[in-house]
Formats: sequence, C-alpha cells, structure tokens
Amino acid sequence: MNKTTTISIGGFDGMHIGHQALFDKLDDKGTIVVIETGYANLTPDRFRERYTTHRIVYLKLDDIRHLDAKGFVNLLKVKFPKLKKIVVGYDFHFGKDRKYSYDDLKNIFKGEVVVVEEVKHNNDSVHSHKIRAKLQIGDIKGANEFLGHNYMVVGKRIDGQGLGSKELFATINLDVKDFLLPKEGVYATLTRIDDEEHYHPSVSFIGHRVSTDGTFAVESHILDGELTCKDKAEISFVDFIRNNEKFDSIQELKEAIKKDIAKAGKELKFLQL
Ligand SMILES: Cc1cc2nc3c(=O)[nH]c(=O)nc-3n(C[C@H](O)[C@H](O)[C@H](O)COP(=O)(O)O)c2cc1C
Ligand SMILES: Nc1ncnc2c1ncn2[C@@H]1O[C@H](COP(=O)(O)OP(=O)(O)O)[C@@H](O)[C@H]1O
Repeated sequence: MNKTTTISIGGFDGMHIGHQALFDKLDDKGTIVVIETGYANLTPDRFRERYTTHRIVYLKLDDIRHLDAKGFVNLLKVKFPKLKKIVVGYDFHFGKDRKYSYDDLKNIFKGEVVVVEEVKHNNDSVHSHKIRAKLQIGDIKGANEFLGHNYMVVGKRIDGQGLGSKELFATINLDVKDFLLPKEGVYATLTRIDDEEHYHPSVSFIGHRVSTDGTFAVESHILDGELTCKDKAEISFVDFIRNNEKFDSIQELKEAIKKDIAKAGKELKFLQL
C-alpha cells in the first residue's frame, strides 16, 4: 500500500470490460480498491483476483458509506500515502446516499482524477446488473461478451443421487454458494476439477431434477473421460443448450442427455483448451 501511486475505485463485481477499462489506466504500482457491498455474486470475494494482475485492496461499504467527500479522500490518503492518481468511471458515486461524484473527488483530491467514459458493447452500457439479468435468462453468450471472459461458478463436491453413473451419465454434483446461478437448463461448459490446471469439455445441468427426484442440482458430465473429483470443481459457461425439461421416463431423459453431449462436444471441439 505504501508504494501505491494510482488506484481505481468501485464495487467491481464482474470484473467486466467496463471495469477493465479503468484497470488499463493504472500503472504497474496501481491498486484496485474494491468497495465490498456484500451483494457481489458474479465474482465474489477473492475470485476478482483472477481477472487482473493488479493488487486488490478491499474496503467494507459499511466503513465508508457515512463519510463525506473530504473524509473519503482523507481515508484514501492515509491508506495510500503516495497516491497521485484516482481512476473512476463516468457514473462513480460515493458517500452518504451516494451523493458525491467524480466532481467532488476532483475538487478535493490534490492529484489527478481520471474519469473513464462509458464502456458499451453493441451500443449497450456494460454493467454488472445487466450481466446478472442475462444469466437469469440463460443468455450466456451475451453475459460473456459483457464480461470479456466466460462466466464461471465454483462449488464444493457433494454426493448425487447415484443414478447418473448407474443408469444415465456420470456427473460431478456441486454445492454452489455465493455465485449467481444461470437459469435452469443445460449448458456447454468447461469444467476444472480440484486444482487441475486443465479445463475439460463438459455438459452441465442446473435445476430441479423434475424427471427424477425433483431436488435441485448443479452437475457436470465430463466429455473426455470419467474423472474423480475430490473436493471442488469450477464450471465455466460457454453456451446455453436447452431448458430444463420433465421427461416421462429415464430412457427419454437419457436420449435427451445424449443429444446434449453431442451438441456440447461439437461446440467445444473448436476451443483451444
Ligand atoms: C446434460 C444433462 C442434462 C440433464 N437434463 C435434465 C432435464 O432436462 N430434466 C431433468 O429432470 N434432469 C436432467 N438432468 C439431471 C438428471 O436427472 C440427473 O443427472 C440424474 O438425476 C442423475 O443424477 P445424479 O448424478 O445425482 O445421480 C440432466 C443431467 C445432465 C448431465
Ligand atoms: N460501463 C462502464 N464504463 C465505464 N466505467 C464503468 C462502467 N461500469 C462501471 N464503471 C466504473 O467502474 C467502477 C465500478 O463500478 P460498479 O458500480 O462496481 O460497476 P457496475 O455498474 O458494473 O456494477 C466505477 O468507478 C464505475 O464508474
């Protein structure tokens, strides 16, 4: 913190292409200041560190929300004594009732304040809430374009019904906490198991198993062979395949999953893994 000369400030859930435009303005001693609201569910907690080489410092919203503009700048000066430049976006607001903007920063901070213009994709302003909305309708491609990377979730391995490996296809079942789950359905995905470096082509199901026991599941079938997952896995979403459906028999469900596997295999074949 003592060496930091430039910072960018925000909630930074998503670490999307709008956020990256801010990070591009940091120098090599630049630090990202994440204001933790408790609502981040696209890139919660330390997962943000995957999408930047800059150091990240976390401030709790509750510790700063009461501050006026002067108080906020003072806090930054104490935390970063060598601070010369603050980078924020066009819609950055802070303090009580979010009533201060970059103009207040410019008036009070005795250094440079860089304001990044609105980043758009296909003429649509990029924001975390829009990415959440896209995931909730299964628009993975759209979400990924806004993010600039594949949306991913991490979960702890749990036991499934044991039906998959016996009668259907073997899957890794996950308990996913903290991350927003995309809409119920079937997805072409890449799955990373435990601490492997490699991602496996896979097809994943999210939803209530309406054709079997009705319980909610997040599960991934690995296309390139059966593997053991000890502890955790990560699912990186590439495309939406179909909605969750109720099949009248296990045989029909099996036929549908076979088609899902073929579709996902075709789509993922061309990716460099
Ligand atoms: C690619 C794929 C697609 C699936 N599609 C559905 C579906 O449309 N409807 C449904 O009820 N269950 C679906 N399932 C979930 C199965 O019901 C589940 O794999 C099966 O119940 C075995 O679960 P287990 O791994 O816990 O034993 C799907 C599973 C996979 C891997
Ligand atoms: N599309 C964008 N273009 C430019 N700056 C942005 C954009 N989205 C967010 N920012 C900036 O990034 C920082 C973090 O904003 P935040 O509120 O966490 O993002 P979001 O609006 O996506 O939830 C703020 O300084 C904000 O002004």
